[in-house]
Amino acid sequence: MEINVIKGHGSGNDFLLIDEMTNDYTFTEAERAELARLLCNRETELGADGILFVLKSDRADGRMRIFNADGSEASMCGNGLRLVARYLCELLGKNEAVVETMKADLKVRKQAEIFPEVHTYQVEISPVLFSLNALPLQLNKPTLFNEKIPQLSEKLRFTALAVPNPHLIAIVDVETLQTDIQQQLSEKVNGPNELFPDGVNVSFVKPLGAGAIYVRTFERGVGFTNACGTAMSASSLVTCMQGLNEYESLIDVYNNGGKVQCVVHQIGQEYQIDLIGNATYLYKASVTTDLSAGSFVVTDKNYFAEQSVYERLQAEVQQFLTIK
Ligand SMILES: N[C@@H](CCC[C@H](N)C(=O)O)C(=O)O
Repeated sequence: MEINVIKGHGSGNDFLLIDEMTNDYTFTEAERAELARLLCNRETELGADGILFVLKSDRADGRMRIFNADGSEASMCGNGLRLVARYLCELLGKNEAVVETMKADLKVRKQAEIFPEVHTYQVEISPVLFSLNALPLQLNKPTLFNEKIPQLSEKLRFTALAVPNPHLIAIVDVETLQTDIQQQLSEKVNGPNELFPDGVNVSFVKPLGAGAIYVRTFERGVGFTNACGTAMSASSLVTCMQGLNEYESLIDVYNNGGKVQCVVHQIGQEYQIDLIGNATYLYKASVTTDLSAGSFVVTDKNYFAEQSVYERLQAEVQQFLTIK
């Protein structure tokens, strides 16, 4: 099978984008999962945190499906949605669009550049659900706000929410970030366990002063990634709920792959988050796959020049984080 892919990233969270809208691919469900496991493998020439499949939609400008590197499908992906937003806007000659995702149709739009010459997009993150059934998290209570889960830690306090993919968030200090507790508890809740039967994305959040936080995420289906867009959005909301940041204000969210900005909106009893950040292309490639043999060959690869500009932003961010 011959497939064209675009490799790109949002805050270093990298994806292979496959266009099923204008190409005549006829993947089965099993093939999409298999492609994710095969092409995302870091031991190969491609490697990525996941695959973004872009499809036709009956009711929106396009549809996004996100498969994690382990072949599991997730309901949402914030960093990936920025790449899909760019792809669709450029394909359709628009500055804004609506993208159908598994659980919601989301507004996306081209934004003023977050850093000179860095393609920047804003995407809507919603719905936000606090019911533990939405994750699911099996505790004998309806919600979890800044509370302990003794099975995971005697010390840390967690908030659980779905945006709509599942997130478990703890606000921590530098000392906690330097331990391996995040890895240990993330592996526990993403293996066979009674609390999170479907696994969960686990984020540790360090406040960096007014309007700024640092977020590190262990992603379900992947492991530690440079950044997770839905996690940074959910973390921004949790810091607003705890009075550490303000609603309707820009929050700078630093991560190991760069920086994004979030604005948390409170609309009555509901929440919605704007996630603003880069949508950077690395290269276009043509790939010949043999799924039955579990192998592929990259037959053509053409690099975009824009990553070198992004690396300047990343260097500034790393410098800022060293000072903090
Ligand atoms: N990296 C993504 C989230 C991808 C899905 C996640 N691993 C899950 O299984 O829920 C993002 O930027 O939001």
